[in-house]
Amino acid sequence: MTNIFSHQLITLRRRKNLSQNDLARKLYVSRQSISKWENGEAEPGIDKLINLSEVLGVDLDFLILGKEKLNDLIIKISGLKKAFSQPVLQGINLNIYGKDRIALLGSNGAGKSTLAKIIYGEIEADSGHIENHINIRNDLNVMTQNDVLMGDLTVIEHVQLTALIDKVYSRTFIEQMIRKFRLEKQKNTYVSKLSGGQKRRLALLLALLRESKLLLLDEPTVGMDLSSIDFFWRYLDHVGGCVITITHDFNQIDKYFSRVLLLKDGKIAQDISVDKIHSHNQTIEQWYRQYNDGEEQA
Ligand SMILES: Nc1ncnc2c1ncn2[C@@H]1O[C@H](COP(=O)(O)OP(=O)(O)OP(=O)(O)O)[C@@H](O)[C@H]1O
Repeated sequence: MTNIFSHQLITLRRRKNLSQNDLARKLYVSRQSISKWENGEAEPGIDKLINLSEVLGVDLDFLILGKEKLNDLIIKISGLKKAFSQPVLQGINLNIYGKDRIALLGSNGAGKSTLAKIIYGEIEADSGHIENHINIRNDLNVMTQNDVLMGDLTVIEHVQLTALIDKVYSRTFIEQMIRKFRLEKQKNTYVSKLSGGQKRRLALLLALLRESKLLLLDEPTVGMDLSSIDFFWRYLDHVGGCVITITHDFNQIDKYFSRVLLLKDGKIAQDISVDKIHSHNQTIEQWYRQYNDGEEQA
């Protein structure tokens, strides 16, 4: 149990904005005990586990095993249509589950960003229905293609502001994230002065500050150098919940996704598990070239 429990404890404590001391006080234990539980050096007894689940507001199962009906349906999309001057989405039907790692593929202009924008509520569909089983405001994190960064803040100010808005403010956590995303040297640089790749890294950092049940990433690695791209995919592997990534970066996605969707002619033309693609001895890129036949390759 130790690894999952330790991870859950750290995550849930942060989500509640509690320090180790705060939690220790609530449970009538020492801060060192909390630290040992979080480091996997000791485990609490059953009475403390029950107290913990009450204080953290989660089921015992979820606290110990990390199982929160994770594979439940989180979004059901039916008959979704959207046109601008031309039809773009022409009847999207799609079920999204809590543990999915989805690569959303398709040619330029296929409508991937449009579908993402409808899911996170930036634009409305013309018709069709979206059944949300998550709270789009609290449980959805987005990193969009457009630069939504505020150029007249410094990197650290931007992270602090977003952490405050997301209610995950902690000085140590912010420093840690800036270090992890290799933006230490740029900490006091104005965002407007960052390079394109550094801006992408900052945008990703901001999207990952708070936990989410659904993380939507629209071409996250565009403009990143190779080491940032490596870092990005590895980091993504440790993010909890469902992740939907729009990407043309085929180099690494075989390792990090469980499901691939191909958007073509306004519909989900293919919906397949990565295991199935691999069982045919294909990479996702080979599969994509086969099924997106004749279309412009990205
Ligand atoms: N706000 C808008 N007004 C008019 N047309 C739009 C708008 N947004 C998107 N479109 C059009 O809808 C189509 C789909 O665009 P979308 O950005 O969803 O494609 P995409 O699959 O994300 O493409 P890419 O891979 O190039 O990012 C395109 O033809 C685009 O020009």
